[in-house]
Amino acid sequence: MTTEQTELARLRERIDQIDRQLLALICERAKCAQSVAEVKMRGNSGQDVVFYRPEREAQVLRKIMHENPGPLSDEEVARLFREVMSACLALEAPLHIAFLGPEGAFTHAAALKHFGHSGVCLPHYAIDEVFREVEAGSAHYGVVPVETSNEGVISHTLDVFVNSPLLICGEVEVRTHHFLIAPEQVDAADIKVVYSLAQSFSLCRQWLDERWPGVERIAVPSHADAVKRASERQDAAAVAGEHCARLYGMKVLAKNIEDHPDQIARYLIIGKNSAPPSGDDKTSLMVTIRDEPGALYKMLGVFHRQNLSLTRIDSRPALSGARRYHFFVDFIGHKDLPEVGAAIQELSRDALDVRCLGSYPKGVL
Ligand SMILES: C=C(O[C@@H]1C=C(C(=O)O)C=C[C@H]1O)C(=O)O
Repeated sequence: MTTEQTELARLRERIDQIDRQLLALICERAKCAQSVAEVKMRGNSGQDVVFYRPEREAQVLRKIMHENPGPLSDEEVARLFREVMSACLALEAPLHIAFLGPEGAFTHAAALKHFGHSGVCLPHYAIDEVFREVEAGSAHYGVVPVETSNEGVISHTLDVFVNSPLLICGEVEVRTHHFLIAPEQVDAADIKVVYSLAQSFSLCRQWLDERWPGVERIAVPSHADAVKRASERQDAAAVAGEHCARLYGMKVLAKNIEDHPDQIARYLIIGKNSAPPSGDDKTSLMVTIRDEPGALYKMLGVFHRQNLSLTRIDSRPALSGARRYHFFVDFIGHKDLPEVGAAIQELSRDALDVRCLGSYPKGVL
């Protein structure tokens, strides 16, 4: 054996040893999670046990990222542990997650990023359908978009909250990278047509104009549709999200082709329960106020006095009754904090209605 071969054999033996240790530790962790499930069942006499603990999962991931010695990036180690937790939780009770489909959409990527691959993710074709599935108990949790790079705030999601009892128990952000992809057998030089969502074409317009000027662009209803259409031809490509490209095993012709990279979309996790404090949380309120001079100024004054930092504010006209607005306000802090309680109390004095839509851990990954 050459010295390199000896060195390689030695390193591989060490890797095998480590894998054996990792396997034993992962199995031990899984057994611990099973015991946690038993304790939770005993505590609730088996009734309505909530196995999934978003605040605990956020704490586990934050600790891992904080203690990560490298060389793997914080995001990479957290992603690995995300999957370990997902598998452990599936032993307690496999989660059913409804998301705004179709499969391959960015919302699907958000669901997998948040819950890992051991949950059962089911696509639905309208935002209110996702809410209905969770309300009816057919899914434990739902994932809906609230802000995307191409459409801004998703007002439909906000409108559905007005009449839904569901609460926000998490948030997740996804980088909306777009890939130019094609079926394996298609040669880049033969491409005459590109399929995608109209919004994705506008996000990648400059890039497509410069690199593929003569190629026809055909808008279809989803990235999955674009991939399907491209697969049926020998001269077509698709522009789709990174997750969609991987899901359908397409050949990647170019990565991150969006004109403004680092675009981020934000998704909400909805369920029947809010989350206890994780140490780094957000709260979402829906404040309904009369449309009169100074009303918004007064409302914002409350957050200023309580020293609460707002991260978003959106308004929607109330459908039931003129001259009323729902303000959707997100800020840093959990509803159990005294200053948040004081703000809610103070807001309730002037507003027509104040509803807490939930407190939840700030997105970790
Ligand atoms: C193990 C628990 O249950 C679930 C699984 C977790 C894990 O694998 O670390 C964390 C939180 C819960 O979603 C727990 O509550 O600690």
